[in-house]
Amino acid sequence: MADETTPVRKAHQFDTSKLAAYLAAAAPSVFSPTRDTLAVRQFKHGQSNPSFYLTIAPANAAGDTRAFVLRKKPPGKLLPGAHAVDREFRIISALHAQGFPVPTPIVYCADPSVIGTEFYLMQFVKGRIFRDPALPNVAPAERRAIYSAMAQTLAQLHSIDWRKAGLESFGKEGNYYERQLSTWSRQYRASATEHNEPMEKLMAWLPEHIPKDGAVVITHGDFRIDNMIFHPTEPRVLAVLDWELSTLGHPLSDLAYNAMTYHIPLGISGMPGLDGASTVDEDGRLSGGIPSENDYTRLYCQARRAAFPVPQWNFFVAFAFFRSAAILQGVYARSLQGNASAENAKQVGLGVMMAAQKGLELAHRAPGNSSSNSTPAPTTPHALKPASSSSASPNVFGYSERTVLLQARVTKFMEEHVYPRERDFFDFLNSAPSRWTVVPFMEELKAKAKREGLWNLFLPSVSGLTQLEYAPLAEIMGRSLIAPEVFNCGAPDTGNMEVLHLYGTAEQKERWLKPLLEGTIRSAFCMTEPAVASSDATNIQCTFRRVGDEYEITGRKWWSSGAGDPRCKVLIVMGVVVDENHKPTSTKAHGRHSMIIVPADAPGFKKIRPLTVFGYDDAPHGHLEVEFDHVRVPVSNILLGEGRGFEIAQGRLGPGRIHHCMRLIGLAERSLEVMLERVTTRVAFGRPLAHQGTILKDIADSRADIDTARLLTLKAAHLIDTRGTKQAMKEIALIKVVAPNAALRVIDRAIQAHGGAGVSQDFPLAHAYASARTLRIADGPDEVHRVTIAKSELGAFIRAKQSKL
Ligand SMILES: Cc1cc2nc3c(=O)[nH]c(=O)nc-3n(C[C@H](O)[C@H](O)[C@H](O)COP(=O)(O)OP(=O)(O)OC[C@H]3O[C@@H](n4cnc5c(N)ncnc54)[C@H](O)[C@@H]3O)c2cc1C
Repeated sequence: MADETTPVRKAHQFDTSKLAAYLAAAAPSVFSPTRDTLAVRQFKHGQSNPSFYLTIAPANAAGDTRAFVLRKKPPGKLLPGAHAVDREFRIISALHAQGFPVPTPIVYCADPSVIGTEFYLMQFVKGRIFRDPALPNVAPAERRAIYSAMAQTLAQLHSIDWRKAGLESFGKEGNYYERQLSTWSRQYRASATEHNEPMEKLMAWLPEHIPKDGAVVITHGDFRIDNMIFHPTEPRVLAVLDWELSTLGHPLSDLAYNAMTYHIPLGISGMPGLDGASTVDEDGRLSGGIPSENDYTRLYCQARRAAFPVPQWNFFVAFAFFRSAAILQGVYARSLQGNASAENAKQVGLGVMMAAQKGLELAHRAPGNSSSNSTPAPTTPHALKPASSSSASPNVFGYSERTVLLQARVTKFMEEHVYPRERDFFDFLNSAPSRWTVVPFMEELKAKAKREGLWNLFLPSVSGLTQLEYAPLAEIMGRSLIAPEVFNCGAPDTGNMEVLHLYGTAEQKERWLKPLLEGTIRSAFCMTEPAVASSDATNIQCTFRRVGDEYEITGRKWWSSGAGDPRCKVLIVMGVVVDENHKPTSTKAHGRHSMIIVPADAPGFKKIRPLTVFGYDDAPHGHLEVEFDHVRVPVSNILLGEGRGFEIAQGRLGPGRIHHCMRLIGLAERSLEVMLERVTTRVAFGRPLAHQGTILKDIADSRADIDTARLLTLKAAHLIDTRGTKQAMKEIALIKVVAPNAALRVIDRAIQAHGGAGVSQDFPLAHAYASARTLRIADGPDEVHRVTIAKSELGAFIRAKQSKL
């Protein structure tokens, strides 16, 4: 017990001799001053009503020490109706009489003169309390049994005839959700500190969707696994604790509140959840024995003989999140006024946002959704296994809770919607009359990702995420070649949106940025030219000649990624502004070039041919050779101004390169997983490949490669966030060299471990390799970035040397 209790905190101390005297009179069988001694400690885990651990031992050491729990109101001025320990004692007494597992009630004292406030005493129940719903130190078989016992216990509570139990006046009957909505909306508004859009939407949605069913049962109000004491060795509930919020209400309010845990990500401190542990086996159980949400609600419904699947299940869980958000908002507002640490207050504030967002997500799912829809079994039509959430960028640096939450949500989305469609995507294109066509289900997936708020996460001004926060999300998206588009986070659109966002006029933004952000059009970026070494962009020759209030664009480009997509409606083109004699208007190497917006339907724009990368055409987006044959656009299409092309290129490429690198790390991580699967199941020379020393070395080297690349990439992201892109140029160049090379080594080892299969179309490794290989060239070849790194090192060295002279 020592680790659960602490000496009584100063603010909660009371006169134990007065307590002893009271108990001697009111509960003589429990305490006798001539026979016993009394010791008091306080429980660390504070519910809002402070709880104390009482041990009563025979003074002469003959006989057993008995343990009790005392619950009292907190000291100080309290809100009327709050901390009603008399209600707690009443409900525990009534339930105990019905044989429901609660601690045996001993005595209730209404007299505040004894220990300062009302209190009650109950027996201490010895057993296990699980603080983490993932049950980390429990065997898988027992985990299921524990969840089953929890569902049975809740069903037992809800099956009690509350009238017979003498609880008619314990709460109001009927209209439970109407009343709750009105109370919590009022409380929320009274404590709101800022506008919370998801909460507003949720508050508008819930009253419109209240289910007709008006069942009334005894509700616990805070039914969570850590409010239960389980038998020390058996999966059996010995007691349900903390009845402070109990009342008469709707049975599904408790079940849905309990099921919120399935929607809260794993690993959030203070709010542990199960989301992200959602690898479901063929029986619909989460890996590790814990039943899925669907399975768990079924266990409850079976025990209550209630309808399953639960109609309008999402309403109930959405409401539970709404209520939690409203409660947390109150705590948040108080923590801002009080002396809670800034970090604590921030965490609670994030909790409000997360709860509201989760609630809204559930509300947005199709009306009438049942729990059977909430955790579909994954399908793995591709040769690759779905992502293991454990391999997502590990939280070594303490990512923000928002990032952790988004990591879990993006991973879940990938597992449920993206990996299962990868093969369909390529099959569709292989059998379509033209490969330059839209894959229809991509638009559905995009709409789904948008609805779930997993959209445009790359753009800080839209998502509110820093580069460091976005980096681990890009990594997850990078695991699949088709994923970035689904989340509207794919190149070259991301870079082009950055450019329009940073440098576009209001009109340019309205016409092009808006539909790009909406995902209704796509774009291309045209810098590289076949005729010149474009790694040195000062060589770019395409010309922009001013003719009246238009520019005439003439030039040939290639590797214009995305230009093959029928949805590509706009191109950002780099060129040199020339006068009527076709002479550059500026002679400055880095001041001659400009960028201009060209609509893809402008007369004179021609698609010459798609290029292939090791035979892959990357349809339907492609990498095209294109021609601008005296294309005319209005002068207002120039971006930022004549001669400012390099300025724009720098602004565009910094974050873009980080995103490429993070996606590559995801691709490498997934390739390593594929390799691990292969080498543990394929036998050569009498033993699995994994037993060969060279394979072990390859695995170790791959892990080292991935982790090194990730750490450097996160460092670059952090520097962009804290010092700006310009100050992070060396680190950006560094990762642009390290990440593609590391990913290539990892993919190459995975290919080698697969033998012939590795280079075939049966595994995605060959395609992954081809894709990663281009990133040693695209966005600047390795050599150019090495020059940047080396010059920076030399510069720093020389400056340091000079400063010592
Ligand atoms: C799949 C793919 C997609 C692409 N997408 C786009 C796109 O959307 N838009 C776009 O504009 N471009 C795109 N590119 C083009 C890419 O950015 C260029 O290929 C790259 O910048 C190199 O230019 P280059 O091909 O003209 O090579 P060159 O400039 O001819 O260079 C050839 C080689 O010379 C070497 N080299 C160059 N400079 C140095 C140096 N200082 N020291 C030592 N060696 C050096 C390097 O090994 C380099 O690879 C893409 C390329 C690929 C492969």
